Amino acid sequence: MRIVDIKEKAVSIKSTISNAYIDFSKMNVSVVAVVTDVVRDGKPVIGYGFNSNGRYAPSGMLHDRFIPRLRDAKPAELLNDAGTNFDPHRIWDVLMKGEKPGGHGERSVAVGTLDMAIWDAVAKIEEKPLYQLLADWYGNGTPDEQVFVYAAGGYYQPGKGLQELQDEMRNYLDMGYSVVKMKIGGSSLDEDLRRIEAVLKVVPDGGSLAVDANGRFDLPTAIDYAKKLEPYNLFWYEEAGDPLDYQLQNELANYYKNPMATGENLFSMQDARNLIRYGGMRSDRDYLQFDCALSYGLVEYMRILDMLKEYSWSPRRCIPHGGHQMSLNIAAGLGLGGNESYPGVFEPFGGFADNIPIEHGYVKLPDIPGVGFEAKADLIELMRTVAK
Ligand SMILES: O=C([O-])CC(=O)C(=O)O
Ligand SMILES: [Mg+2]
Repeated sequence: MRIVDIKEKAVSIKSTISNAYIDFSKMNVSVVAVVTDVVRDGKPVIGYGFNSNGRYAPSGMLHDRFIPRLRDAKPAELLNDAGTNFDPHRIWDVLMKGEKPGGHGERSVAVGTLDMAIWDAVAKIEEKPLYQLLADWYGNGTPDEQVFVYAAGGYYQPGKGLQELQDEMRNYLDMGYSVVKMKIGGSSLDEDLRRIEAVLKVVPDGGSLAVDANGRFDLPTAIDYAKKLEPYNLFWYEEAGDPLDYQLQNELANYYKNPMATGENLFSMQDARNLIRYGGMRSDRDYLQFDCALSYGLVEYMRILDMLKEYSWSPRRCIPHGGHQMSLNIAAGLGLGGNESYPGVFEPFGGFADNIPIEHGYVKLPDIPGVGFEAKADLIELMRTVAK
């Protein structure tokens, strides 16, 4: 059993949307295809992965370091003891050979992309959906039947006024979502409050709306927003300040009693642990958004879950960033609290299986081997062009 080819291609997901920090006019993602010599259903098993969104395609690192390490490894270094499947944990060690600790930069994105493809292949070789495999290997064998998902959007966009913002949010509710998310911090506090109040007119209540500042605020601004936001009793107040400013997050908790969320830009167990140690996050109400695709993959994400357990955090407090099917599988298989979804943006990478509707804010997963990419027609069509 061996890997016979590894392909990578950068694919554009550019659009006219902006959050408080960046626009997406040049955004792209890496898609990888890991081709194996294992045959299932008469065809070679191919594992696919992509790097979520928000970080650019790590093509250079993949081609210079990580793909060659995988290619040059002896087949036995990549397999489980019995030689019956690839071992994602051993593959992780091969990928990280020669990498010093700390300063996680964006190599974590390159590793996370390959890790996704490896897990997809491993589950396909086992002929199981990944969520079932995770529940079998690491849980009690019974995955969650459905996963809470919320619709992330509400971006700033040229020509988009309050009416268009309301229409967008109404559309998400019509699709079956119960919680929607919008951007803040890209305009003045007064303007953002007008935007929030416009959305509150079309959603059932504050608990149906989350806001995301994308790390834009300094402490005084984060507190000004907190004071205005608190009476709305929102679903959460996300990434108020710089992701690495644990003290800011900690101070903010003194001014905001409702749920906060952060973590999408922390890319390692060690960074996540610093948030838990020093960030003032409250395990009874706050949410953690670490995204495995950006942060060394599921192998590292399991280290994060182990760390959380040590600090008495439930995995149910985790609702990962990224809106991808990989985290959806982890959520169902390892019992997370939910997953992000981008029904309208980052196509064809946003959204889940075709033909599985969102109902009352929950989605079910397709019963096919692997991550489930084959159940999303536009995505798998693109992925297959990378494998060729
Ligand atoms: O705008 C982005 O980069 C995406 C983001 O923060 C989110 O989905 O929470
Ligand atoms: Mg965010």
